[in-house]
Amino acid sequence: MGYQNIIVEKKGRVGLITLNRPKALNALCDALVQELGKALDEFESDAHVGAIVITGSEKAFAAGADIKEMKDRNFVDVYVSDFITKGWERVAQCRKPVIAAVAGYALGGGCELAMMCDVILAAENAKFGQPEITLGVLPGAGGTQRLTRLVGKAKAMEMCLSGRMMDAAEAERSGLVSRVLPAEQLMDEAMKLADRIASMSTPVVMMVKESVNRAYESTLAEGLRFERRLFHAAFATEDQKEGMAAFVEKRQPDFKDR
Ligand SMILES: CC(C)=CC(=O)SCCNC(=O)CCNC(=O)[C@H](O)C(C)(C)COP(=O)(O)OP(=O)(O)OC[C@H]1O[C@@H](n2cnc3c(N)ncnc32)[C@H](O)[C@@H]1OP(=O)(O)O
Repeated sequence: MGYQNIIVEKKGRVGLITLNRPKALNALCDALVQELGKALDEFESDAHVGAIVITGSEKAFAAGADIKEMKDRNFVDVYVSDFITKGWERVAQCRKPVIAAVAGYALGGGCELAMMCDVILAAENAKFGQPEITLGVLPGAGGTQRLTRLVGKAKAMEMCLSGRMMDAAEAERSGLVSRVLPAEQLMDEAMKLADRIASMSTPVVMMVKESVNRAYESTLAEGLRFERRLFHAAFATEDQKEGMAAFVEKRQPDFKDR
C-alpha cells in the first residue's frame, strides 16, 4: 500500500512518520488514520526499528479529526463502525516507544493522538486543545481520559468544557509535554531521543514502556508487583549480561535485542 497522507521513512533504527495533509492542517481523515496504522504495523514488525517518531508540519501537528468528513455522520454510522476507536487506538497499542514531535496546532484528535504517544516534545509554537465542545461534541479518542490523567482534573475540565488551548509553556508546566524546544531544534531533538532509545535493548525498552503504562491502570501494589516481575525477567536476557559486563569493563554496551 502506498501512502497518500503521510510520509514514512526509516532513519537508521528510527521509524519516522510525518503527517502530510498540509492544506487541511493534517486533519485526521479516515484514510490518514488507516495509513498511520499500516506504517506502525510495518515498523513494529521490523526488528531493526527500535523507536518511532510521529510529527506534522511547522503549523500543525494535527488540527483534529476531519470535520468535513464526519459532519454528516449519524449515530448509527459512528456507533456501528465504532468511529474513532477503530484505527486510532493502534497508536496507543504500539509496543515500541513512540515520540510525538509537536509543532503548531495539536487540537482535538491531534492532541489525543499526541497523548497516545509515549513522550511529547513540543516546539515553542505548539498549541494543545480539545475544542470538540465548540463543534457540539466531546473528545472521542481519549481526550477526557488521557488529558485528565496527564494534567489533572481542573485543567482537563477547563480545556474540555471551554475549548481553551494551552501553549507549549503551560503544557510543559502541566506535565503534558516532557520538553519545549525552539522550533528549529524540535526534529533534531526528537530524532536524537529516538536514536538513543533505539540503541538500548529493545525487549527491555518494551518492558519499561509496559511497566510505566501499567501505573495508569493499576493500584500501586499491583503496579509494583508487575514491575518486579518484568525486572526479574530482564535477567533472562543476554542484554542484561552485556549491559552490566560493559559497565564493569568500562565500555559501551553492544545490545543484541536478545
Ligand atoms: C477526534 C474527535 C472525536 C474530534 C475532533 O478532533 S473534532 C476536530 C477538533 N479540531 C478543531 O475543532 C480545530 C479545527 N480547526 C481550526 O479551528 C482552525 O483551522 C485552526 C485554529 C486550527 C487554524 O486556523 P487558521 O485560520 O490558521 O486555518 P483555517 O483556514 O481554519 O484552516 C486551513 C484549512 O484547514 C482546514 N481544517 C482545519 N482543521 C480542520 C479539521 N479538523 N478538519 C477538516 N479540515 C480542517 C480548514 O477547513 C481549511 O481548509 P479550507 O480553506 O479548504 O476550508
